Amino acid sequence: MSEEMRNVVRSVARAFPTAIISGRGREKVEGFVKLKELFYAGSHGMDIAGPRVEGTGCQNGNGTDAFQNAFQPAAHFRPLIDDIYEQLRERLKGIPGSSVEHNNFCVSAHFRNCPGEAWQDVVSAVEDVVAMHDDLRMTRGRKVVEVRPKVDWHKGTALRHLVEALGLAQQPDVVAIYVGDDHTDEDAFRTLEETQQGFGILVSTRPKPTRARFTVRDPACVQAFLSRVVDWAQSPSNGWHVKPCCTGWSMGAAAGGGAGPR
Ligand SMILES: O=P(O)(O)OC[C@H]1O[C@H](O[C@H]2O[C@H](CO)[C@@H](O)[C@H](O)[C@H]2O)[C@H](O)[C@@H](O)[C@@H]1O
Repeated sequence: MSEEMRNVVRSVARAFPTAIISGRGREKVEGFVKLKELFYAGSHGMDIAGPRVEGTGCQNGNGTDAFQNAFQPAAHFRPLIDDIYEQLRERLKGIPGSSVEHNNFCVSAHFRNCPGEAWQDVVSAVEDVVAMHDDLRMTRGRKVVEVRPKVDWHKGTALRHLVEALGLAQQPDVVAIYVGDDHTDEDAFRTLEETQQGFGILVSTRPKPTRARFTVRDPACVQAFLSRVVDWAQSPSNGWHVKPCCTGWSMGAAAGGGAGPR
């Protein structure tokens, strides 16, 4: 992540609750994004933790931070995932260019750097391992296959969980915006379309089927869009400001007046 992008995302996060939802392990994402103002959901949303900044978290009724400890709906799968990681490392060690990545509650087997004739060997090895476990499933990404727990949890459910936990689900004027470029982001686009709580923005240089409402070409366009969001948030005339309160984030009127809710 460029320093410019980091600064823009930080500014967005200071104005609105902001999360990064990724297939990678949460600590890995936190490690390269390096912003304590964000919510992070790793392992396709199966590992959610709140901002490390006082006053921006999600407060429960008793005043404690709902995300102080990570929310991990598939925590009981961790020993099995550790075992699958070891099995795949063993199975793939003879395939040149292959690599296995432990993403905490899922495992990725990459074949991006394998010769073309070895791609199917990687996929077959993962299929074999998954076939031995009724409670696991295999998903596909770009030159990567993943092993995930068979739980009804994905980037879309993680997004819905965040919106609800932040006390924003019942607020009719809240619009959630989800930006993503991966096919696993379609779960979040679809969720927003179905719940009508916001919309998705697909990042793609070419047209493709999507449940996102809008498309932008590349990360530079995302950065430009986020900058406009920050400008809008900082404008005294918009009448809308999001602020953390004792039960979570809520909409409130701008200090200078405006058309926002009272
Ligand atoms: O953050 P996400 O959009 O959910 O991406 C999750 C995957 O990210 C990583 O894979 C991606 O980068 C790899 C190169 O670093 C590339 O080979 C792969 O095609 C990309 O999908 C991560 O390595 C995967 O485990 C995650 O599932």
